Amino acid sequence: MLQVDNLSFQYKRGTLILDELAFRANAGECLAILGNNGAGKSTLLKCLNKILRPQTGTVCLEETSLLNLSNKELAKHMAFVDQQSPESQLSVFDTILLGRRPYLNFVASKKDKDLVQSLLNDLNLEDLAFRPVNELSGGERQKIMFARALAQQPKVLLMDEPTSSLDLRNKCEVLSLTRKVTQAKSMITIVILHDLNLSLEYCDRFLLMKDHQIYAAGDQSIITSEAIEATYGLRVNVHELDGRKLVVPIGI
Ligand SMILES: Nc1ncnc2c1ncn2[C@@H]1O[C@H](COP(=O)(O)OP(=O)(O)OP(=O)(O)O)[C@@H](O)[C@H]1O
Repeated sequence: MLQVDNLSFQYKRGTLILDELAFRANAGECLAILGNNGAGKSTLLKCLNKILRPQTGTVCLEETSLLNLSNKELAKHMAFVDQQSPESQLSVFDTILLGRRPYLNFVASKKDKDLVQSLLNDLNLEDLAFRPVNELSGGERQKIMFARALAQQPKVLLMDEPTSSLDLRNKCEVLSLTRKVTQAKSMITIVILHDLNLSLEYCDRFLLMKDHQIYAAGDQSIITSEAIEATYGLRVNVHELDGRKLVVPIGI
C-alpha cells in the first residue's frame, strides 16, 4: 500500500497548490486522479516522484519512505510517464531499454533485452523498434514512454495523461495493459485522466481534486452527478449501463 500524508506544496512565491493531501493507493489497483485544469494533479504526481520537493508530507510504500530514497533507488520503486515525450534520436528499442537503467551495471543483459522485446510485442510496436523516436507521431511516442516505464518494473507506476495523444483503440490498449500488469504484478498505478468514462472502465479507485484539496476518494460510488458538478462545474447525468457507470454531460 502507498500511503500519502499531509502533503503540501507551493511553487516559489505562489499560492498553495497542494493543501495537506492525504490518501492511499492499494497494491493491484489503478487509482484515477480526476479534477479540473489547474487543480494540482500534475504537481501531485511530481511531488510523489521527487521531481518537486513538497514542503511538508510523507509518501510511504509499506515501510519505505520514498522521499528519503536516492534517485536511483527511487527509480527501482517508481516509474513516471510524463505528459511530454522527450525529443530523442535514440531508437525505440534503446529508449525502452533505458527503463532498465536503474538495474544495469555496465551492459544490458539478454534478460533486459528480452523484456524490451516482449513489451514491443505486447504493445504492437515491433515495426517501430529501430526507428528514431523523434521521427514518430505523438501517439506512437506516448506508447513508447509507457513501454519504457513498464521496463522499469516499478512497484508504483505514475502516469500523467498517458493516453491524451492516442486514438481510441490505442487508449483502450494502453489502459487495458496497464490494468493487466497492475493486477498481475500487484503494482500500484496512479493515473491522471481527463476522460471520466475511460477511467470508470479501467480504474478501480478514484480521487477527485478540487481547489488544491481532495474533494472525494473511493470506488465508483463517489462518481455521482453532484460530485462531478462540484469538481468540474459541469452538469452531468450519471447512467448505469451494463453494470457500469457512464457520465454524460448535460451541457453548459
Ligand atoms: N512551474 C510552475 N510555477 C508556478 N506555478 C505553476 C507551475 N506549474 C504549475 N503551476 C500552477 O499550479 C497549478 C496546478 O498546476 P498543475 O499542472 O498541477 O494542474 P493540473 O491539475 O495537472 O492541470 P491540467 O489538468 O491542466 O494538466 C496551476 O494553477 C498552475 O498554473
